[in-house]
Amino acid sequence: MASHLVSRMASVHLPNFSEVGRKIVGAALNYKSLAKDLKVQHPQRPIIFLKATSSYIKVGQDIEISKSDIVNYEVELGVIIGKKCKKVTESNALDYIGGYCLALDMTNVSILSEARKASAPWDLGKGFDTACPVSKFIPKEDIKNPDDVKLWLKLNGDIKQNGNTNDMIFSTAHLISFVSQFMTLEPGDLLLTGSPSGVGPVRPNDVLECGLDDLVTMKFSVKPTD
Ligand SMILES: O=C([O-])CC(=O)C(=O)O
Ligand SMILES: [Mg+2]
Repeated sequence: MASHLVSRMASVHLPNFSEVGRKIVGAALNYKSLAKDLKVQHPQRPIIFLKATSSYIKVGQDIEISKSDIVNYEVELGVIIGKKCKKVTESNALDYIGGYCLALDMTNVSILSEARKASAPWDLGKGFDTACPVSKFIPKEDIKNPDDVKLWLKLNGDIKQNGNTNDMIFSTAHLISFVSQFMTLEPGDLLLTGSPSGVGPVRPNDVLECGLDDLVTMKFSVKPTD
């Protein structure tokens, strides 16, 4: 990747990417531990969804939920695409990574479970405002192997998720290659790689804290919209 791009990306915070309309692409049910928790079979191929870029928030902003909705936290490794990526092979896929972030794939379960039952789109369950809290940008060089990083989440100080990306069903390279067969990935796009076991609901005034190896931690509060 051109060095000017690396320095440009390192100097910006992820939410800026939403201003230029970059995509947020999510992988669902990508952890063996979560599939076991939910008693579901491993997917045969990645399950992919899009999240609206207007859902980005950064540290200092709050996650907003309605008191009447069930909204789950999901801690995830975020992969930030560094260069245009179309129909790449799995063996070349990691070359297209520009960096990483820690992300929360906040999910409105009330809406998503209705959508699943009706075979309807997931957009509102995944892409509501404040549904994508992100950390600062993590340079690519800081993560030697994206398929072996620890990630954890505490809810009001209690540990709820404690996983490692080595538990993913489809590797980071596989996800990038798979998505790029259908959809061109572009610099600044964010790929959410799925969440390990322990996902669960938040309530107004809860505090979520999460971390990725010894690279970054972040904290978000949950506020009611009503
Ligand atoms: O919310 C879901 O149902 C699935 C999902 O994003 C994940 O496994 O990370
Ligand atoms: Mg997720």
